[in-house]
Amino acid sequence: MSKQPDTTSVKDLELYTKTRSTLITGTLLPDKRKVDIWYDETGTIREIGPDISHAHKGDADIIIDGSGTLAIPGLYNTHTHAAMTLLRGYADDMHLQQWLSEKIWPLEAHLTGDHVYWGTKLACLEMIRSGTVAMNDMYFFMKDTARAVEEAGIRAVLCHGIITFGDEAKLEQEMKATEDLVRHIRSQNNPLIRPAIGPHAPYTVPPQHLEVCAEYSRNEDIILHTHLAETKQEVDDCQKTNGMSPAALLDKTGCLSSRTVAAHGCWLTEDDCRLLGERGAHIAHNPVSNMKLATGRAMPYHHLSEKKVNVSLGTDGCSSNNNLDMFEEMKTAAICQKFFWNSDTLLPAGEVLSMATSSGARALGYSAGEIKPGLSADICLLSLNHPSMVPLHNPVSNVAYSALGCTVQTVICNGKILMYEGYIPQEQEIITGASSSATDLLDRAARQ
Ligand SMILES: O=c1[nH]cnc2c1ncn2[C@@H]1O[C@H](CO)[C@@H](O)[C@H]1O
Ligand SMILES: [Zn+2]
Repeated sequence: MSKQPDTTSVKDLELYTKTRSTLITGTLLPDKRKVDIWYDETGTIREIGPDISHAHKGDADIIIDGSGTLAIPGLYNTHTHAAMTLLRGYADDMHLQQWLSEKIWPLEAHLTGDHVYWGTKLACLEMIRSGTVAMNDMYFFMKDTARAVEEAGIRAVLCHGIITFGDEAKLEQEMKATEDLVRHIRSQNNPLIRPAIGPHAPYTVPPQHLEVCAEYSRNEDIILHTHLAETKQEVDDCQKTNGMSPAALLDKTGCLSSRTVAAHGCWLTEDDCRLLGERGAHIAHNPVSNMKLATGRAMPYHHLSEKKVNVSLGTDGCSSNNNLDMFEEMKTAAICQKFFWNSDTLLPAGEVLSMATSSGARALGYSAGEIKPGLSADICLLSLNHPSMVPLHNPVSNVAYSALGCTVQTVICNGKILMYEGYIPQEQEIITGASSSATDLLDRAARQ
């Protein structure tokens, strides 16, 4: 029997429990077509069209009134350290290396699985609220991350951030953590959550250890998530020590392939871009983090797109951003490219929206990222009644340049409703739990 969600009091918790056959009526697509969208109980979009509701009203368990909304694909955050929400505002306005080694790493030494669980719960809440349905996450205590993600209902590629500084015992320990995570995630059988391997960066993991990571990624057929060419110092040091650029070093150690998602790429040369293109590697662009940490150069989008490199978008962690709003990230990406490369036509609105959706899904290997029959129903409904969406000369322009996360009203991931008309179950509990967890982390650090 068809069920109309209770739009006045959002107490209908049954809505949020699982994927059910759903009909969204009268929503607008970015190309301004007014359509109904029908997806089945597996979360696969079956039909999109004007007025298909007559044909499918009987098939749908849930009907969502989409009038007054714009439907866009759910957003993909392809580089983050989710639990760093707990470090939001803890250390700002610093030089990157100093920020990491003097403030962030010392505090992270006190992290427990419980902190990571609550930090990730908060991150997922913030992401869902702002229309994000998937993340590519690198951090510690990743089994706790997996538990938080599973509860939130989003997609995630998860890796343990490997930092060895050349220490063999440390490598053994980090590989064990990785293997343990891979085994754990596979045993959970959640098709939305996948394991990856995460050598942190060429400056924290030396070439012989990068080789071990590359081999593991190849053997297990999993994503290799890393940081690449973020600062000039990293590139200069790499040239001095290894006689080649960090991208060339990744390639030499077998780390560059179509399974690679490398964050930043600010200081990539044209040759590096060509190499990435040849290997089919993906770059996750994080303009807010790059500008805040003054990396000094914007990722060369023009060279990357010319060399056919897939570029997706990410926020990075909340201590270098300091939020997880992908709308803010889209706008920043589009304007940062124009400003830095002095080109007013570079990275137009449509491309930045694809970067945040289909390119992200491609980088992470999910068959989603577009609202299209046969693909997973990862859908955000934005309110057209928000000032930033009025007037609607060009919906794509509004999404890229004027909307913020707060225009998102309803979020669906793999057919499951995660937020309905602004309501997310247990939101207050998550906020309370995460803020006491952040206090506990700082208390522990102060006691030492
Ligand atoms: O912008 C960044 N550059 C380099 N490392 C970072 C950045 N943001 C966070 N981390 C660090 O990466 C590790 C992930 O496991 C963490 O230590 C986190 O603090
Ligand atoms: Zn990062």
